[in-house]
Amino acid sequence: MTAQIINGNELAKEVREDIAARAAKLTAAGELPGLAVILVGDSPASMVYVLNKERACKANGIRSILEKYDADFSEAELLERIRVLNEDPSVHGILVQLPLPDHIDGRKVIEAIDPEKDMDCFTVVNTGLLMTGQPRIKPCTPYGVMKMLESIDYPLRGAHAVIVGASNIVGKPMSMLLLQAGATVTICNSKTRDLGHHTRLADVLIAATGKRNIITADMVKPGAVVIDVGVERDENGKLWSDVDFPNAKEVAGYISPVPGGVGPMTITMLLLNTIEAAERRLEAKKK
Ligand SMILES: Nc1nc(=O)c2c([nH]1)NC[C@@H]1CN(c3ccc(C(=O)N[C@@H](CCC(=O)O)C(=O)O)cc3)C=[N+]21
Repeated sequence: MTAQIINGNELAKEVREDIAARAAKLTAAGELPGLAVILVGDSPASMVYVLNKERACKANGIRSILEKYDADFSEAELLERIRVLNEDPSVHGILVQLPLPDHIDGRKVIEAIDPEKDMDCFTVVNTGLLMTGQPRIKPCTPYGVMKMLESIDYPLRGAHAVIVGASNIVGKPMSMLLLQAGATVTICNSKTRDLGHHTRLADVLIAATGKRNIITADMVKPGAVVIDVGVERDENGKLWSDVDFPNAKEVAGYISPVPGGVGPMTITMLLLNTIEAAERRLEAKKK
């Protein structure tokens, strides 16, 4: 049997309707939602993602402020830009596109962002709130994956979720959201012995390594839900991901494609986080 496809584009469209309606309401109330995206350097992949984000903002009534700097932009200059955006009341969210050039301390830059405006949920404060079960902002990619699981009404309570990849951006925060939903969670990393042994136990398999086709069909439990987070465009413009989709889809029960899976949902959750930050600001003003 062939798996049911979890269509991220379709789902993103649905969520964006709600976002656009809330953006219009905020604007009418005098709180035009604004997102600042900072890009340092000119890696073509980063440029594509950043332009996608800008396009999605504009299409849904969110003001997008794109700040683009050369690769030799200094750490001090970047910290100063973040300070200015932190103070700017017309900006509700700040995203610093990663990776940053080597001469910049990424951790220092992330921590400079006002946690209220940390749309990625990367700061230590927001990570701590997430880990203690009181998230204020949810990390975009894991949040998008949760929406995808919700869209198929998957019963996570008691299910075994296996995450491959333990990054701060996806794997670790993903594990927190799944735990909070009642799943039993295994996190595998690059040193895991016999990876297939673990992935074959997964009712829900989340692949987030950035290693091309690391998840082959024989590593998938029949009927499992497979979510492919890895996405990478090579020198020739070919798109790669973590899951060997053509073969895995013959074993899985549900599977997310690349493109059109997690990617559009990540951007959508970034917009939703911006809307929620603007709504919190409006509420605070009323008090
Ligand atoms: N501070 C920060 N936050 C991020 O969220 C962040 C980041 N830095 N750095 C880079 C990664 C990557 N990322 C993607 C978002 C959407 C697609 C996406 O929409 N992909 C399309 C395909 C894109 C294509 O055709 O190349 C899809 O999957 O359908 C991909 C990748 C967010 N990132």
